[in-house]
Amino acid sequence: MGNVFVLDHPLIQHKLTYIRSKETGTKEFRELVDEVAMLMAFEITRNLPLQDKTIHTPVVEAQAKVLSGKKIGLIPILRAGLGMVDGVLKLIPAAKVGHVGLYRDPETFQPVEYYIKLPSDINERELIVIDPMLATGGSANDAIHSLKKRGAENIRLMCLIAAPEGVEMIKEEHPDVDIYLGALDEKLDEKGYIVPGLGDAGDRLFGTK
Ligand SMILES: O=P(O)(O)OC[C@H]1O[C@H](OP(=O)(O)OP(=O)(O)O)[C@H](O)[C@@H]1O
Ligand SMILES: O=c1cc[nH]c(=O)[nH]1
Ligand SMILES: [Mg+2]
Repeated sequence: MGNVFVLDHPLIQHKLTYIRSKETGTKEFRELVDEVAMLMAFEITRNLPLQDKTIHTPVVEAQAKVLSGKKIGLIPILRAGLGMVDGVLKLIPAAKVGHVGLYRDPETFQPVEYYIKLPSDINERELIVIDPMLATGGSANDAIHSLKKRGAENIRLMCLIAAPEGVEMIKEEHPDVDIYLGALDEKLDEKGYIVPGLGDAGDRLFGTK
């Protein structure tokens, strides 16, 4: 079964509080999402493999460590996932980025896929699917199925805020996928919004309604 990690670092929790607040405007919201994405990437990359490297310090020859060059792919779910990409790229600048365009039908809550463009070697990459919100789980579930259908084998999911319903769906449908969250909230309301949540992530990032 996939693991669920709630990254409760104080800096992440502090910034999430301001992301949630309805007093926070578009500019600050974007900046905070970018910062939290970077902090989450720091935690998510904790287990990246290292290899030995011989170097010369000004004093002696020494055995040191460098990243072993594992190939990584970031897969933001459009639109809202875009708000987290730059933050993650600050720590993993060589990652390739694929895009999955999905919106959730407001009546049925079913995901509708409208775009997909992926690196050609996704089967060799460790993929991180990125979306601020995991609500019913329909969008992330659909995106992960799309990636697997195209050969992806190694997938993790990273979200700012999740509802228990979304976590359950991913655990059931994709027991191989680890889930990294900034917070696990209480529930969904009748419109499928996460409670307490942050409202509509895409609208708050891009200033639409
Ligand atoms: O878990 P679910 O119930 O599927 O809901 C979560 C999805 O809803 C939001 O996207 P939205 O449909 O608002 O599209 P947008 O990013 O273009 O605003 C969010 O960014 C997720 O992709
Ligand atoms: O709370 C929610 C649920 C789905 N999508 C969002 O942007 N917010
Ligand atoms: Mg939206």
